[in-house]
Amino acid sequence: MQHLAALHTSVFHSLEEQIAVIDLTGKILAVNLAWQEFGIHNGFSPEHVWTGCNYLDTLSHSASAGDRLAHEALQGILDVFSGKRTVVYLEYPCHSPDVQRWFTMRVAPLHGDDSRTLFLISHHNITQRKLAEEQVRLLALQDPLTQLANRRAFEQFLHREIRHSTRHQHPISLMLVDVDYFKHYNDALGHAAGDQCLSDIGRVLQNHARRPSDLAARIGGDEFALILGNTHPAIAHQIATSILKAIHDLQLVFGPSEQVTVSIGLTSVVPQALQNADALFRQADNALYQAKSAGRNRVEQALPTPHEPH
Ligand SMILES: Nc1nc2c(ncn2[C@@H]2O[C@H](COP(=O)(O)OP(=O)(O)OP(=O)(O)O)[C@@H](O)[C@H]2O)c(=O)[nH]1
Repeated sequence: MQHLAALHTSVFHSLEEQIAVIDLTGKILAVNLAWQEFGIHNGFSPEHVWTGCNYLDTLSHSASAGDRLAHEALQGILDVFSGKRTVVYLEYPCHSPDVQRWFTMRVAPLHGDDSRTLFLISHHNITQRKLAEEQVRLLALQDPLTQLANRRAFEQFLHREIRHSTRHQHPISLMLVDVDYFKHYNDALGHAAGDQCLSDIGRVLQNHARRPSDLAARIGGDEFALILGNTHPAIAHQIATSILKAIHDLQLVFGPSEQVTVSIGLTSVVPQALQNADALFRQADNALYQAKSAGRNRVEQALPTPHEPH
């Protein structure tokens, strides 16, 4: 029997989770080694005595100082105490200055305690899972060839920037950039060289998306877009001209005289309440069509309507 109790103690202290047992008043009755070690890493002295401290008081203190997660944790524990919920999980970030970390807190009655006066608090490090989820989320929004935003990310960003520009009555500019005669490039040099060309063009666009309100995206095979938040038409036109020149300077030559160029359709508006992304996109697409029809390797800017900035 003695032997089994010692074994349970060893297991308790060997667990990776940080575990504390508390009573109905919130008083800590026991903590395992992982709990103590986590305390030391977070500023508590190695001599700090956890047993006897009141976990609820600590949470209440943080909650009244405005810590939303402490408030949620406190509420969760009280719900388990009252039997309103049998178990509570709370996911929370706990970043240190140099490492990102996330944890789950679990609160449940202590197994075998029929009087329901003892409860188990456990904290489990879920950083690896969170980082993997973040990676998946990023991949779902990124074009694998150019590493630019993909069409889905472009649409999300455009909706958000339009809302922002509507609220602040700022002009937003949208540029559609389409490679000229790209089929000829592929036919002349092969698909792999074509991929490299798209990747080089993507880099040029990325270099022109300099502010948090800008986004460069690949939205189709050889079609790119640049969203420029809070950007007047004249500035957007300068940026488009600079892109045209930078792509020319790449000197991507195919055949004896042909060189990769792009056509750019540009529009700028101060969005009104009913302005939507589709309308803005259509304007830029019409301007792109004009640029293609007028001979390619040029910028065409959509004509301003009465609501648009001059
Ligand atoms: N290498 C490569 N080629 C692609 C990719 N996606 C689309 N393409 C090619 O891009 C070409 C686009 O051709 P079109 O839409 O006909 O246009 P274009 O030849 O660029 O002519 P204009 O746009 O009218 O100047 C097609 O030949 C596609 O096969 C890709 O990921 N890699």
